[in-house]
Amino acid sequence: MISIEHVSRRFGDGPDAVVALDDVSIEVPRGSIFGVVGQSGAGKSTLLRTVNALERPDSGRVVVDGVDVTSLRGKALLKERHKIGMVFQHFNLVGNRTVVQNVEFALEAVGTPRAQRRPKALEMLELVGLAHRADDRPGQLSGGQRQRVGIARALASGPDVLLSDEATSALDPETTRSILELIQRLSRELGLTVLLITHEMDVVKRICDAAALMETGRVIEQGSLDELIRTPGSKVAAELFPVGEAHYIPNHRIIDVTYTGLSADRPVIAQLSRDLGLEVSILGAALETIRGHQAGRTRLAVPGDASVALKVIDTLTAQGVTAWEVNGREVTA
Ligand SMILES: Nc1ncnc2c1ncn2[C@@H]1O[C@H](COP(=O)(O)OP(=O)(O)OP(=O)(O)O)[C@@H](O)[C@H]1O
Repeated sequence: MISIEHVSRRFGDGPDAVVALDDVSIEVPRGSIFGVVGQSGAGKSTLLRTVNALERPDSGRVVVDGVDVTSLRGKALLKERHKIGMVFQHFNLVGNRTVVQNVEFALEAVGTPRAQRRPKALEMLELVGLAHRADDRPGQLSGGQRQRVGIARALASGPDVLLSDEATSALDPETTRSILELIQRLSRELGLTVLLITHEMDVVKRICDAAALMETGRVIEQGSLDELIRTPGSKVAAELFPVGEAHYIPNHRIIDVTYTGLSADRPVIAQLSRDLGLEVSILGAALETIRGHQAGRTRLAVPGDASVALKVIDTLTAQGVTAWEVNGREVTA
């Protein structure tokens, strides 16, 4: 488990100071995958570096599997770092060494006896499906294969926690999918706790159990994906389900309806029109498979006033879906 508790970090002083982390608290349960998203400069990398103690917070602390990493120094810190694997966007492999030697380096760093290094490194490569390329050099591999080596190296010391810094950002969509599937499989098989930072919502959608959105050093939203999807006004949900702008339509109310799990298969909108005798217009809809389950959002316009909107929301809620009114934005021609 990773527990980030009220962590703040500022760079510089005076008017030029940058608050990279501002009272950030995040909890990642053991064995789960947590995604941190946000624009460039939001503080994501600083947060990740704080978790493996490459960066020290000005205040707050980070506890990894019961150990306060922020208070560690010297040998104790090095030892703790071995329990934290790290995967990088640009793989960070040594070009003039073979694939297996790259993994062996990680084992050497944690003091694995020489005789045990090669068999262990090959075992790691087997885990990521690359044992047959052990004697190639990284330059002979595709980007996806290089990242598999990066993952094998990160896992060589037997960590409980894997930190991923934009691990798929340099990869094409198909390779991204296979790397995400690998991370997910390893998390399940090895009980790894994964904290990943990304600017791609697709990554969150595919493998994360929960996510946080950061803006200028602060966490402005966080929760399980299900919670976020059902939260009115959630920016994460809006990016996962792009249904467009909520434009104001005279004499209509705009309502967002969110479906998760079983409700995604039911014709709730058709039933709504029938039950209330309303001419419901669909302004936008997005359906996604989130962690293997269908989920979706539909933006509706219903004719009438606030009392009609309430009735619609009540009717939808009674059917087990989440619905709320959206304030329409007036469109001027
Ligand atoms: N060592 C440093 N010295 C000064 N400022 C820093 C340092 N590291 C980060 N910052 C600043 O802190 C803020 C957060 O940076 P950080 O790299 O954590 O953001 P990020 O969300 O990871 O962005 P990106 O996606 O571009 O990597 C930025 O304004 C950055 O310029």
